[in-house]
Order: sequence, then C-alpha cells, then structure tokens
Amino acid sequence: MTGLLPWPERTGRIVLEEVDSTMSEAARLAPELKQPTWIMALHQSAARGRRGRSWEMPKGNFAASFVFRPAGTAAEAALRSFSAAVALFEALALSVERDRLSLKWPNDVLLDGGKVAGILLESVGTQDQIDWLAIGFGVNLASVPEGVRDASFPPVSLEGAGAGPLDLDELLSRLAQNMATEEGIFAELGFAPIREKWLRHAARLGEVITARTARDEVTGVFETVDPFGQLVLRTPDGQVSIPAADVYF
Ligand SMILES: O=C(O)CCCC[C@@H]1SC[C@@H]2NC(=O)N[C@@H]21
Repeated sequence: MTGLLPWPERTGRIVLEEVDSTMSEAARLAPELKQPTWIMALHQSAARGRRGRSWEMPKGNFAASFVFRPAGTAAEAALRSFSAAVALFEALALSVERDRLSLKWPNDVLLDGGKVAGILLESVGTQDQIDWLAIGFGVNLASVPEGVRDASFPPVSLEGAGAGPLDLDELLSRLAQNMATEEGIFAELGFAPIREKWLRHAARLGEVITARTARDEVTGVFETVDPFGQLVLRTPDGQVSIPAADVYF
C-alpha cells in the first residue's frame, strides 16, 4: 500500500479523567469539531455496547471514541466497522501473538476465543450523507469485567493472557495511526482491500456458525462477508445475506 496519502493531516486528541460515555461525549462535541478527534476516558460511568447493551469498564481498561466526518452515505460509513476492527487487530497484534487473535463478525476482537475488545458505531446524518460518525473502542487491557456472563465468548484481558506491556497512551497512538491508514485506504481504494484484510483474520470462516437477529436465527456455513459488509451464510435453503446480527459458534 505504498504511495497512499496520509489521512488526515491533523487529528485532535482529548483525554478525560471521567465521562459518562466517550460516545456521548463524541455526540456532544461533534457539531463543533473542526478536525477528526479521538476522545479517550480513564473512567466511564455509563458506557454502552452494541444492540442496546451496557459495557463494563474496570479501572485500567481502554475506552476511546474516534469522531470524524466521512464523506459518503450512511451505508459507506457503516463499513468503518471493518476498518476499525482491522485497525484494532493490528494494534493488539503488536503486543500478543497474532495467531491468538481473530475477528468475529462484524467487529469483535477475540483473543484465544474470548472477547478482548468491542467496537460500537454511532452516526448522525441522512442516508445520503453522514454528518458525523463516532467509532467507540473498548479493550479489556488490564482486567475483565466481573458482571459479564457470556458463555460463548467469555471476556478475557490482554494482561490476563500474558500479553506484553501496553499502556493506554500507547494503544491510543497505535489505533490512531492504524485508523488513519485504513481511512487513507478507504478514501483511495474503497472497501475491497479492507474487506480482504478483515477476512484474513475472520474467526470460523468456512465453518458452521449461527447468526441471531431480534426475530430469528440462521445457521449455516460462513462463506464470506459481501461488498456491503453483510454476513453470507450457506444454508440448506440456499445463500443468506445478513445485515445485522449477533454471531455464535
Ligand atoms: O458491544 C460491544 O462489543 C461494543 C462495546 C464498545 C465499548 C466502547 S468503550 C468506548 C466507547 N464508549 C462507549 O460508551 N462504548 C464504546
């Protein structure tokens, strides 16, 4: 990927001792922000996760949101889910063996099969043009949240898994650099190369998995992620493309 312009030229950084949620702070600040901005917090009192869930953040874990104004439609903005996952994967792979890490569709990072990090996207705008997009990253750096009981993907922490030392500022720097790289790629080449990178790290590609939506459940062979970011499963009734779900295996 040589020859790509660095993106963007200037990125702001805000570090907060405490906040309700870096996503809420991103929403409050976004209308006035003049440049793409990272908002990191040492403590969050009301952090949120995907699909209306809450996110527990013990002391020492990583929480940050990246807020910016991507050009393009809401559907294109949503594909940043995959850029973010790739950026986070590469940031963590500097501290732990990369073959212990994998990506669960659409954007969880697993370490030894347990959930080490989650990503949340929120945006404001119209279908045709996003006003702003916030990408929230939560990483179990130091410890696992106590109240999470997920038998399928028990939370794990980098420290608990014996990863090399990694402090909050260093992780923020790695992520900021990687996201800038992924945005540069997206701007010049579109989603295709990001999709390819994501698929290289996908958990259970080619294996049977289950996708659960609010209404139903589909089990099939995980064939690919399509150019729209949808999960493609091969089922006895044919190929099914799923835009949003929780995945289990
Ligand atoms: O459900 C998930 O897996 C996504 C979790 C995202 C958590 C992060 S922590 C930083 C940012 N602020 C929030 O309130 N949520 C995200």
